Amino acid sequence: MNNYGQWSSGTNDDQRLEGGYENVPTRDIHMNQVGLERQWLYMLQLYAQPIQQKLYLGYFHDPPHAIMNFVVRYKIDEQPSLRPHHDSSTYTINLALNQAGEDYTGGGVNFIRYNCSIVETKRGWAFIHPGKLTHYHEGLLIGDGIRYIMVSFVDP
Ligand SMILES: O=C(O)CCC(=O)C(=O)O
Ligand SMILES: [Fe+2]
Repeated sequence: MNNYGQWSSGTNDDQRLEGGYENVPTRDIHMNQVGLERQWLYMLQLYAQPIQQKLYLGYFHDPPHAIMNFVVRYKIDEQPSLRPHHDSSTYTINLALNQAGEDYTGGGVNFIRYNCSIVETKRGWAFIHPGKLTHYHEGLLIGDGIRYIMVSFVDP
């Protein structure tokens, strides 16, 4: 079993942090384009993996890795919304990079089957949702300003 197997068995943060992100192997992730590959994998292991293990039974052996990461920019005369779709991920992390109500109006994401919208997100806050099959969703129409989010498609 590698380091990550040990990390997933309930060790404390100090043990997990040993070596920090410098020890994280790089693979299957595109954050290297902005020089944040190890940091993002490390974040996934430290924060996303415990949530993943709690929410999605059976996904507990390997550290999570991202199959795709990207920033989405919503702007009324550029990309004002995003049509309904499934993500190609097992689960998706959606991270607000700026502040609803201050940097832009409108926007957010709507999970169509559940009639559930997540709006007025705070900068730095993130949520997780299943990518395939169940959580058909759309990016809601922006009003004024520019909305930035980071999206990470994760396959555990
Ligand atoms: O606007 C959002 O928060 C949703 C973005 C999204 O669904 C995607 O990029 O796949
Ligand atoms: Fe999506």
